[in-house]
Amino acid sequence: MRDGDEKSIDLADFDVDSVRNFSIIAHIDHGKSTLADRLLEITGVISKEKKNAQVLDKLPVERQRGITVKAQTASMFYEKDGKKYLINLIDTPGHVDFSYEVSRSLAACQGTVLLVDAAQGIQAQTVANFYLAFSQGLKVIPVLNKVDLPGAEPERVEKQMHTAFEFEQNRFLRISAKSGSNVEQVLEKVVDEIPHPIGNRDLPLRSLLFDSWYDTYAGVICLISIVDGSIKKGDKIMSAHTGVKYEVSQVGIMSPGMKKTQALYAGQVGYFVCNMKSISEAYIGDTFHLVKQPVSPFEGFKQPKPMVFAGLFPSDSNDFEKLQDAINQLTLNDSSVTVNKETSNALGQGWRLGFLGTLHMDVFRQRLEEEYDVSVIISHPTVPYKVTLTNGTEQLVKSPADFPDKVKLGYNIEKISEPYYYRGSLNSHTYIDESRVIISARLPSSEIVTDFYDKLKSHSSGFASLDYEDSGYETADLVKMEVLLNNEPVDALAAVMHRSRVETNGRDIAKRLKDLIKR
Ligand SMILES: Nc1nc2c(ncn2[C@@H]2O[C@H](COP(=O)(O)OP(=O)(O)OP(=O)(O)O)[C@@H](O)[C@H]2O)c(=O)[nH]1
Repeated sequence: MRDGDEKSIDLADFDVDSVRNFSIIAHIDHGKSTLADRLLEITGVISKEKKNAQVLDKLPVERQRGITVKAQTASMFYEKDGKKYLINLIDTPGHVDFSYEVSRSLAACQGTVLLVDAAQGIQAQTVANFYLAFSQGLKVIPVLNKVDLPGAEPERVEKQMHTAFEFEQNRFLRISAKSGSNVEQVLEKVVDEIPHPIGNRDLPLRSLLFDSWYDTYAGVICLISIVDGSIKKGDKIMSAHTGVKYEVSQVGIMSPGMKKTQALYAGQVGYFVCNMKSISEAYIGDTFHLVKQPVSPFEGFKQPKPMVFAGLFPSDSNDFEKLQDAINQLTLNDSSVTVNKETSNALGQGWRLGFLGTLHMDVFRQRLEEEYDVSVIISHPTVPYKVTLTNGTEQLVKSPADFPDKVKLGYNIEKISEPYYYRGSLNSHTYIDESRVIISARLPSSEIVTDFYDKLKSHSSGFASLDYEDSGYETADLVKMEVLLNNEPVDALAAVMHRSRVETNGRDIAKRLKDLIKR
């Protein structure tokens, strides 16, 4: 053992050609976490006794809702034809609100397993995730899951996959992640079909930071993919983005918890701990290199933009401090949430928070209430509107309270625009079999953050699924609707909306308030 640390694992024998880095992508509920558990069992990372424990999904809210919020990574060792492999599984979340996590995780992979429920067939996130992986040049292995279900129609789903993505038919792996049947073949395919990473451990360290989180005991943990060179305890490293220097105090792999290794080498994926104080210093997409040997940095990732804003207030104003602490704690591990103070005449002191989508918002609220035991009031979500004034200035309106007041400003509003979402090519529809169609359209995102998803689900009896991405801004006839109680405007009830909606929404609120408030 090189550094005298008896417990640390030696990965020196795993050269690039014996490493595979892959992820599993799937529509929500198609069985990604179940398959991950089976793979970890086969390779002995977790024991079979903890059946269905879904070790990679860690947050209580994830267990409850059966969704993955934070991507987790696990390394396993697997032997095939007498050769030992180090296989790194990079878990990705399934829901659209977290698609930025999918693309960052894919950057550390050379291939991916596209898992499709053999009863449900292709769904919106199957398509979205396939194109994410495909556009990053990754090898995609299609796998049909849940073939044990009585409603499974593997032939039909294979046909869909062939029509939608041009996969060759009759070559699909058919598995049951639940029973474990054919699951080992997934590992074999990963080894045989996914290309090994390309890199050279004799070059200076060039590593990509693709995830980070805060651990109460160890501090900031950075997950990295080593492209060239190696990293070990004691190395003096530097962030290409900030120029800040650090000293590495520990390196290792996630398997499934943190396991120290003597070093990490080119092609491998693992973590390092250093004297980084706050997670805000860990920029996803940043390049880390040795202080003395600068390298050309990676291109980096797009910073996720919040698309939904809501006011958050303590139900009991005495809880303000407690809630502030809870928000600080939660945002420590989720830098995609934006936080600004906000005061409401009805609800008192609070915050205006920005989220990636409404599920992201719900998960955040639920974690506040469950993990920190504070009860909160969250206002109706709004999207960021752009207001251009006649004096040329442009303003991003994240709250009805910020909506410019024509009279008070003394100058006019030139135009107001709202963000749009779309998916795929604009306004098209493609049939992938006689009963399934992909419809692409451009919609104002304000429609999607309200009840579009619920309506889509109920009109299609649960069969339709939805995915979206940012599609820029469009001018619209938007106004702020204020609600007056005893001739006084109540800020908590104000909302920005299309002019055509004011009458219906206004009457609706008035009708509900009539029953709620005493004369
Ligand atoms: N019958 C059957 N059920 C399965 C199989 N694989 C997974 N399931 C079930 O399908 C449900 C969803 O599985 P998960 O593994 O949580 O799905 P997921 O894709 O990880 O979900 P997200 O993390 O939310 O994206 C669970 O109830 C599983 O027990 C299978 O092969 N057969």
